[in-house]
Amino acid sequence: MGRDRFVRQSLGALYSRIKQARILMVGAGGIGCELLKNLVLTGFGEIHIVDLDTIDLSNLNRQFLFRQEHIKKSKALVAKESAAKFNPHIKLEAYHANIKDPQFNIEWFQGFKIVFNALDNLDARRHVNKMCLAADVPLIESGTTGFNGQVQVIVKGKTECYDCNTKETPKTFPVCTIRSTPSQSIHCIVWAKSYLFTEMFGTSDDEAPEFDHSEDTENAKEIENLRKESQALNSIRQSMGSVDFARKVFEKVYKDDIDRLRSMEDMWKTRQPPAPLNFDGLSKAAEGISPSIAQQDQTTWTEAENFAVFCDSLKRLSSRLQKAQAQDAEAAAPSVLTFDKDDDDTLDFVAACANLRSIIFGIERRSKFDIKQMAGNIIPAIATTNAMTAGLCVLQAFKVMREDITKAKMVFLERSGARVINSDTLKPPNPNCSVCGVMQSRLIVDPSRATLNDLVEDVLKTQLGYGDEFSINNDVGTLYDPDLDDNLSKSFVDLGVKTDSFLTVIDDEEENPRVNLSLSISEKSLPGDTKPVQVPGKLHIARKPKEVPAPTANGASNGHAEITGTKRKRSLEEDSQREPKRGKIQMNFNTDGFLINDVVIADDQNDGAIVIDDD
Ligand SMILES: Nc1ncnc2c1ncn2[C@@H]1O[C@H](COP(=O)(O)OP(=O)(O)OP(=O)(O)O)[C@@H](O)[C@H]1O
Ligand SMILES: [Zn+2]
Repeated sequence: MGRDRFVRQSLGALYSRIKQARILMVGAGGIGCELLKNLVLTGFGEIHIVDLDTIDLSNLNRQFLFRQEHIKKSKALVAKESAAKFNPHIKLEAYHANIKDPQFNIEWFQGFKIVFNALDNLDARRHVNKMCLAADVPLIESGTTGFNGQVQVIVKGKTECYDCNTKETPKTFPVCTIRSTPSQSIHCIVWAKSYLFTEMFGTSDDEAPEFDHSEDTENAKEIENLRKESQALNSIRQSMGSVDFARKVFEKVYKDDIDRLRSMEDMWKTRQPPAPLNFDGLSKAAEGISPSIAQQDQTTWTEAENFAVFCDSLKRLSSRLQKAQAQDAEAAAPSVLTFDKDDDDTLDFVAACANLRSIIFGIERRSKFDIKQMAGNIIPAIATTNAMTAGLCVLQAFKVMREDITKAKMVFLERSGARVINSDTLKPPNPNCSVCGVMQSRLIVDPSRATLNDLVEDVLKTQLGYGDEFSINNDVGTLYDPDLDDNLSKSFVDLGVKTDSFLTVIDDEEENPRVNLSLSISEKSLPGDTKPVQVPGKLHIARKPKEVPAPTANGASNGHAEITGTKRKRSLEEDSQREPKRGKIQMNFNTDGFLINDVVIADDQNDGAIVIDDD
């Protein structure tokens, strides 16, 4: 019996297409490990895996392709080796690299039938989205947070892309809340991590991403005071390693700064004023407390215990930084330390410092374990969510492989609602999306002679009919607009515009402007009697839509029409009354939304395919 008998039976005619498909998986972490196993067992013929990271101890609980002996090895390479054992007939290729590297250019992306994203950050997701749109390759995008998961199918020109909707940005806090008026543990944790730790051991950083400066103008005087405080702290840093270093730091941030804050009576009319701490008193109270208390990460340390961990971790970090700096006499920039939730020295310092500050402001103290979650922005990664999400990715890929995109869905995994798996119809592209609401083309450039003027005059104005009002932009900024013509005589090489980078042309005509034009650069030496900058083929650039319809009340965001009408979601009762159909898999859920059993009835008619009903 062949190892693929059941897969063949399940997939019917689709199986041979899957066997021939060459696919790409980006990210071999939580979702990636599960997904790779599914892809290999499904029988996808050739799978390429890209991941930039190495295996960490904390990955092992859920990234089951990795074992203890693989720690510090490349995720992509180990994932390939482990998964190859599941199905030796599959061709696997692994790259220990960043997907943003230039080797992974548009032509390389064009070599794949489908791309799967199993990433953990916005930046890489956006990049792959853009590359798949440029290469016109379908993308299955996925992500999980805790018990929630999501799978989105993205097909150029047919569905929304990853960037059609604005994404939530990480939470920020007004500087004054963090530095002067904290009211929650998270405020003290952000203070310890992004202010005190960086001032002491990192690059002094008023621009930490957690800080929101939008209210600065209202509090100009206080902001000025805070700057002075930072400068004073910085001069204390110069005495790092001295006997009284801990006292100096402590008295600065837990006594002097607090006394100053306390003296601003207006601030405390409606709030409890902060109470400074006493170094000598705490030194006495902490006598006999072993620094090993820091290993008790599930208990909430007492005030004296926090003090002991503060002194000990300050010593550990100081000696690390001084050792590093002693070695970098020749280096351009002095060594610094950065916070890492998995680095105990940095975490101990942040946990103790945050708790001492909480005590001052009458805020609840937290265990080191809790602080690790909050400081690392960690939402626990749950293996089951990853596994289910990876399964849903493959089910959606079948629809893409059948070239029946109208059946593909946006699928959600949720724990709070009555149903664990919910789906929504895919929406068509947002015409105003700055990524896919654009015309895409290649721009062939002869680097030996092409100038920006060649693009402006020969291609945009003469060939494509642009008027005078347009701009040319890249990642760095604007290269040309009617008021910025200094670059016209410069070559593409001088402007740093290289193969596989992008230029965006924005039409600024008031009347009926064209959609943005995204040009991906390909360098090529062109015959001397031809133009040095060319667009291949004929381009018809559409005009921008006139009006954006307002979002509708039923939640169809961006005012998009849907590819097909939205289906009303079936209620749980309706579901429970449905008979399991022959040849279908039906999942039954209890009222808490947990899967209680699944019924599989095999039907060998119709080329032996079992249709998986995930409507
Ligand atoms: N630009 C990129 N190029 C290639 N791989 C990337 C890129 N950005 C992220 N990744 C990979 O995507 C994977 C995402 O997996 P996951 O979300 O499980 O994160 P993790 O780092 O393994 O775990 P955790 O963040 O929970 O410690 C990681 O293995 C990461 O290395
Ligand atoms: Zn888009």
